[in-house]
Amino acid sequence: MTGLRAPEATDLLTLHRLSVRFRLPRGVLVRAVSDAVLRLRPGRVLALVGESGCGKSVLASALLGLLPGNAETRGEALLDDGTDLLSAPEPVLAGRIRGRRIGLVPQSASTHLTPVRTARSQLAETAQALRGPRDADELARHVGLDPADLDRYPHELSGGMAQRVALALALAGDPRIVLADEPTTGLDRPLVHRTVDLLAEAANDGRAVLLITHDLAAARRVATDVAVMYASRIVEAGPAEEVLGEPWHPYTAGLLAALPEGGFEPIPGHPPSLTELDRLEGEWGCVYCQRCPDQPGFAPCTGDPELLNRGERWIAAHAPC
Ligand SMILES: Nc1ncnc2c1ncn2[C@@H]1O[C@H](COP(=O)(O)OP(=O)(O)OP(=O)(O)O)[C@@H](O)[C@H]1O
Ligand code: NI
Repeated sequence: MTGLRAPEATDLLTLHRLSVRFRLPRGVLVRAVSDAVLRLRPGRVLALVGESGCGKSVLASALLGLLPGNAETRGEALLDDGTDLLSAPEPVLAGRIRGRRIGLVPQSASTHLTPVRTARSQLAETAQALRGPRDADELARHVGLDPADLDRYPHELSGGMAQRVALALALAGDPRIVLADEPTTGLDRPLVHRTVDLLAEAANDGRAVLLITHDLAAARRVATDVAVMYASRIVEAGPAEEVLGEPWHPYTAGLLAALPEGGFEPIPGHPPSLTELDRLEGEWGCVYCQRCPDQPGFAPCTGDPELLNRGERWIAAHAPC
């Protein structure tokens, strides 16, 4: 990697064309993340949305240095101090980054906790190991949990309590950045709301939150910004209200149409295999082309360069279908 570029003053994390691919036997390559550009900023919740298998979790793993050995990365993921998460050595990631600069809220709070120990002992141990500024009781109060509930074992916690403990664990090292990868999977609607509201509160405290989800309703509730991912690419990004209110990309429009209020109209077809993307982009110019409805009003189909980048909003460049 060449010299570090100075990130913008307000960005806590800046992705410059982050790409991840996996090398499989017999020369097969899986393109899981292609040229991702994102900025995480204090006080903001960025929702990364897209169908299963499009590369969201791989992107998060790359930021935490948790990719498997067959992964190859390109691009940069720069913290505000110039550290590139893609090239930082493991001792730096383990000692300074994970938990301390970047906290992770796991997918399933209850299975993340050790069943044979109380929430208090796990939280206290983590807070101590990370040398965070708050003790277990303070962390509990910080996430709206009665400290007395910390004396429960994981199976004695309600779903809502377990989520709060998981967030308290993620915040134990006082990270400025919080990554939450599908933190609401399998939860009922009220608990989904409570969980994402906690993430919004973490952002209100000045943290930057990346919320990975396929739940567009949850994203709409708390996200200040949205990035839409399809077949390894971020196809559209910008302020949540604008992207979800008036999508530019037909894929975003398709996702919204699949919501109950959009009429439950699923997008026909399936995303392409991630081993086929080079060929498809070569042939079609755009990996969404095969599923794209014939709607010439959409920006990517007209190839209108005016729409490619306007203020905070942008859409991936496409060849006209
Ligand atoms: N070690 C690996 N080797 C090869 N391919 C992998 C590896 N890890 C992940 N992949 C592939 O990368 C792609 C992206 O996976 P990822 O888990 O990021 O999807 P996702 O968007 O998080 O989906 P979901 O919403 O289901 O969690 C998938 O096709 C997956 O099979
Ligand atoms: Ni995932």
